Amino acid sequence: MVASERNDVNHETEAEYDRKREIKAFDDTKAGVKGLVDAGITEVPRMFIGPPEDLNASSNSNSEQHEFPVIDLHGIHEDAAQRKETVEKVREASGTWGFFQVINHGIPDDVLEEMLNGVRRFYEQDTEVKKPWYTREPGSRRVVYNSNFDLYSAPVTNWRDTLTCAMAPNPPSPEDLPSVCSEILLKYSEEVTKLGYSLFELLSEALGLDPNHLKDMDCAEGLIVLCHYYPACPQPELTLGASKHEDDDFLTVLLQDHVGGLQVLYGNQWIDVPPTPGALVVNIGDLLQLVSNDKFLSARHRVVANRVGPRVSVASFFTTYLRPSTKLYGPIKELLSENDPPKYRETTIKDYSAYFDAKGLDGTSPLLHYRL
Ligand SMILES: O=C(O)CCC(=O)C(=O)O
Ligand SMILES: [Fe+2]
Repeated sequence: MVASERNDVNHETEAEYDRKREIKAFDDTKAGVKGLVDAGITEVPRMFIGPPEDLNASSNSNSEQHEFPVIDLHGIHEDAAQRKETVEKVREASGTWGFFQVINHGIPDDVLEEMLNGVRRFYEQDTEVKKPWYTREPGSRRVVYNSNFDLYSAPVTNWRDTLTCAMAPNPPSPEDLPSVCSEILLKYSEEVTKLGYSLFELLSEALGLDPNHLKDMDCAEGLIVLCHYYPACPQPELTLGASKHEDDDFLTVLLQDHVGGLQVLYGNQWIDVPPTPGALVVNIGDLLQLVSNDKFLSARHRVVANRVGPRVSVASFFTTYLRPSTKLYGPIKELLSENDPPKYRETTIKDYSAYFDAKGLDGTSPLLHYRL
């Protein structure tokens, strides 16, 4: 679709506007949001324009300052006193913010840099080279490239394209992945998996459990790597890179570039998550909130669009939703008591994620559906 056709959509009257048709035409290009920007659009097409109440609550609208938690992982494997202190910080941050940044996490800077470069290389290829990866068939492939996983279900489309790679269990071979980033995807996934193990150990201890408890529940078994590309946007005040949502996994480790735009909801304010070089962002997902019986919170977050992009981020989701499983997850027995009864019913991971996917990012939490 060419730019002039898209801009025409903006000039249609309310009665003429056909969102389904606009979405389908966009999907058929298989070129994503980047394709629109490459075609030179100067206005945000209507399908991306969000309701004003979702757009205007900027992080600067409130004068109260909150310090986003930063946790130094240095020494956690060697120094028992240091570890105890770190576990305390993890407990505090996971129970209040549901988000924290980690430094000295063990993943070398050059691996982080190359991972971001690999994602840029993928998107900056010719559309024709990317098209064969473009699909929307559920569970059809371990590598899925498209724009907005919830394109047909969400009330509004986000200014974002995504390459989703299922990296564990059963790591792909390099030939299964796009060649411009296959090597770094495998390397980065290996490093993030190691970090994930350490984080699940700290989180288990923060719950007062044996360090292996969450790993033994297979929380670290599955890894889905989402490589996001947020093209520069001509009217960033009209749309979002990602609508407000919580993640449908146990835990997410997020690598973001220098552009910024990720915000977390804390005490009714959208707080910027600073794009600190070398740091990684960690957030609690819905499944960890569920099994921790609300001791940890899966915080609401969003990504604002930007004029200066592209912005690149890599979200590593610890979940096994691609694996057929009948294993049920509910609040951990050791955390329950007469005064602390289960707050959620049990679910399989597959059911939880299917419910999340069908709803799309519609502004409500799927956890409510499982609440007792
Ligand atoms: O790009 C980001 O900073 C966040 C992405 C995100 O929220 C997600 O993948 O769930
Ligand atoms: Fe997210």
